[in-house]
Amino acid sequence: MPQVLKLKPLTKEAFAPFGDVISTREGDAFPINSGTTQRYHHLGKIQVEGNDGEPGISMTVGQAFAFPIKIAMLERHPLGSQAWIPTTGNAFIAVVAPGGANDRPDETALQAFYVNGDQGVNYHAGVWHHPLLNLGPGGNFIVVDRIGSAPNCDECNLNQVFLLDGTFAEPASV
Ligand SMILES: NC(=O)N[C@@H](O)C(=O)O
Ligand code: NI
Repeated sequence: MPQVLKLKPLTKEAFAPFGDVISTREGDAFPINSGTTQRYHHLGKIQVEGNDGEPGISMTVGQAFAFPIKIAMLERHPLGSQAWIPTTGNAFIAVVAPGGANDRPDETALQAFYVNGDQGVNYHAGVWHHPLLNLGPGGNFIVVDRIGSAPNCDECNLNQVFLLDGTFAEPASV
């Protein structure tokens, strides 16, 4: 029976080892445009390494996943960060792990964050994460990541399969 991976609410602090949280929920804003607009400044760090890379803005439309969801692999982008910002208010799951032995993810420290539709995430360069797990409805995302010809996606099959059943480690406070 695969090990159940319980969900955790996404907070800047909890996600800090893996990247940034893009949200107006936690953060200071300052007024711009004669006070007509609040700016939540520099919420994430765009990282682009290597000679031919440049930061780019893309959009995706992700299919909706339903629980239970199997987690059997992770990937990382060694040459750049990757931000996922929902534009249709859809929640998604960010599964991440720290680096472990033999240049693989540390599966014993796998974490799954429930990302509300008013939050986005920015995975820092080299952070192990699962490809998009959009929960729908509507799966439109803005993606900000490295554009370039150099290979920038390492994939790793995990030694065991984990299962997201939609339950939270603590009572949901999302
Ligand atoms: N390849 C791509 O654009 N997406 C993946 O990197 C992902 O994290 O979903
Ligand atoms: Ni990715």
